Parts: sequence; structure tokens; C-alpha cells
Amino acid sequence: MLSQNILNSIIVPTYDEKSNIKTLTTNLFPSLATEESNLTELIFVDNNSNDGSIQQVEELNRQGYNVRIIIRRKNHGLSSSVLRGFQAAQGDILICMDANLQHTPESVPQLIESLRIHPFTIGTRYVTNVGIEQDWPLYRRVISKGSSLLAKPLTTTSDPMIGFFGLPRKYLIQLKAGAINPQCFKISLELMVKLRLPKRCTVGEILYSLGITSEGQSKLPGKVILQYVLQLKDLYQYRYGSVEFTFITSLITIFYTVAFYQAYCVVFKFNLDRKLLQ
Ligand SMILES: Nc1nc2c(ncn2[C@@H]2O[C@H](COP(=O)(O)OP(=O)(O)O[C@H]3O[C@H](CO)[C@@H](O)[C@H](O)[C@@H]3O)[C@@H](O)[C@H]2O)c(=O)[nH]1
Repeated sequence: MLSQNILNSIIVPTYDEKSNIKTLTTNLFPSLATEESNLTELIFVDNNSNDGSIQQVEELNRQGYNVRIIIRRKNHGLSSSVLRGFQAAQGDILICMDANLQHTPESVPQLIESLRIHPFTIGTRYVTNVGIEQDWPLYRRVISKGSSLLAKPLTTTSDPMIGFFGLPRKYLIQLKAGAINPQCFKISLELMVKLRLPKRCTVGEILYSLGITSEGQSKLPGKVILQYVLQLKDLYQYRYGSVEFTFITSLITIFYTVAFYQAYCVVFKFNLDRKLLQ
């Protein structure tokens, strides 16, 4: 069911997310006020999954949900899938979120609300010291913190790595063709740096409810570290001109500082626990 009057387009890149597609859809629409819900479309941009995702979306569509799925048979990248979804979207407000329910559908109304004030809004894991990664293993926390720190000179947001964000379409269409790299690692970071947002505006942040356990695994392969470093290099160059040496030195320094700090905390806690047990 395609409606002509669409205000919000929610883009969800997917890869083997059949069961999450159903939960996401059936939780998302009721969480919006009725009027808002009627003006919202949900677009899955799928990496040619073979798990029945297409049939699932068709079934939801038959049930009356404004959902559709775009299948990408050749170009499978995550960022390029998001851009493809933006291209197909009819709404003035564009939102991107994961299918795996880490970005809770119930937080979408808050994100839409924030976009009435801010030209760009992200969901964040870090407001008020609550971190979704608190239960992650040490190595994942070090990588997460380290990679966020590396993006700090590019954006003031607390969570530059997040895949839950929204923006009005008008800022996207102001960009020159090819300005956004469809192969970039983090599309939200790319947009925050390259969009021409009004001067002195702030990026909105909402704390999305911490993820309920998602079905499925992280699909990020190891090569993304290189992809991220290349994206940072491009963005630093875009923002500050040619600063390769400073950039690489800062990158190494920050990574080692964070790793050292985390290791120190673990050893310190271990010694403290031992003392307390004695
Ligand atoms: N179309 C498409 N979708 C993909 C692809 N790879 C993953 N996805 C979909 O993209 C979403 C994010 O999946 P992952 O990238 O595997 O999630 P993650 O590793 O857990 O990453 C999380 O943490 C990041 C913070 O570092 C977040 O930025 C990210 O949004 C996500 O929450 C999911 O809906 C997944 O199905 C792809 O190649 N193509």
C-alpha cells in the first residue's frame, strides 16, 4: 500500500533480518500517533537476503502496514543501501535505523520530535553515563571508545558511530552529486561532516532505550577498520585540509591511550578485588 501523503520515511538496511522485520514493523507503527503513523513509510533496503524477508514484507504490506522492500542484487554495502533508501523515500523527514532492534522502534517518535528543533538528530548510547556497551567484552569497548574518539575533532556529538539518525531531506538535496561516499564506513558521520547545516545549530541527541537482545549477529567484517580509517582521512581532509601527519599521529596516540587506560582499569579492578577477598 503506497500512500501519496508521506511525511516521514524510515529507512532500514537489512541482511537476513526476517524475524526482526516483523517485530520492528509491528512495534514501530503503533508507537506513532495515528496521524503521524498514516504519514509514515517504512522502507527496507535488503542485501539480497535469502531468508524470506521479501515474503515477510509483502505479508506485512497485505496487513495494511506502509512497508516495502528494495532488493539490492549487486551493490550490497551498508552505507550505499542507506543512500539508496533515501533516494526512494517520499518523505520530507528521513530516518535511518538498524533492523536488529538495538535501535528501539519506540524511540522513533522522540527522534521525529527532536527534528522539529534540530536539523540533524542522532540516537545516542552515551547520555547520562548509560552505555549500551557496558556489558560488551573489553576489546569491543576499546574499539568502540577508540573509534568514537578518533571522530571527536569532526563532530561534537556523543555518539558519532551510530546508525540511528534523522534529518530533513532538504539538506541532503543541497549537496553536490557524489559528495557523499557510498562506500564510507559510517554514513551518519559522513553526513554530519558534509551536510551544510545552518550555522550555530546543534545536532540533537536522544537516548534510545537500551537494546533488547537482537536476533542475529553483527555483520561487520574485519576489513571495516581499514574502511573507517580511510573515511576519517577523507573527512579530516574535507574539514581541515591536508593534515595527514597530524591525523595519523593523533590516531595512534588516541588508540594507545584508550587501550592503556582500559587495561589499567582492568588490572586495578583485579588487584582491588583480590585485596577485598583477602
Ligand atoms: N543492506 C544491507 N544491510 C546491512 C548490511 N550489513 C548489515 N546490514 C544491516 O545493517 C544493520 C546494522 O547491522 P550491523 O552493521 O551488523 O550492526 P552492528 O555491527 O551491531 O553495528 C551497530 O553498532 C554500530 C556502532 O558502532 C552502529 O553504528 C550500527 O548502527 C549498529 O547499531 C542491520 O539492520 C543489518 O541487517 C549490508 O551489507 N547491506
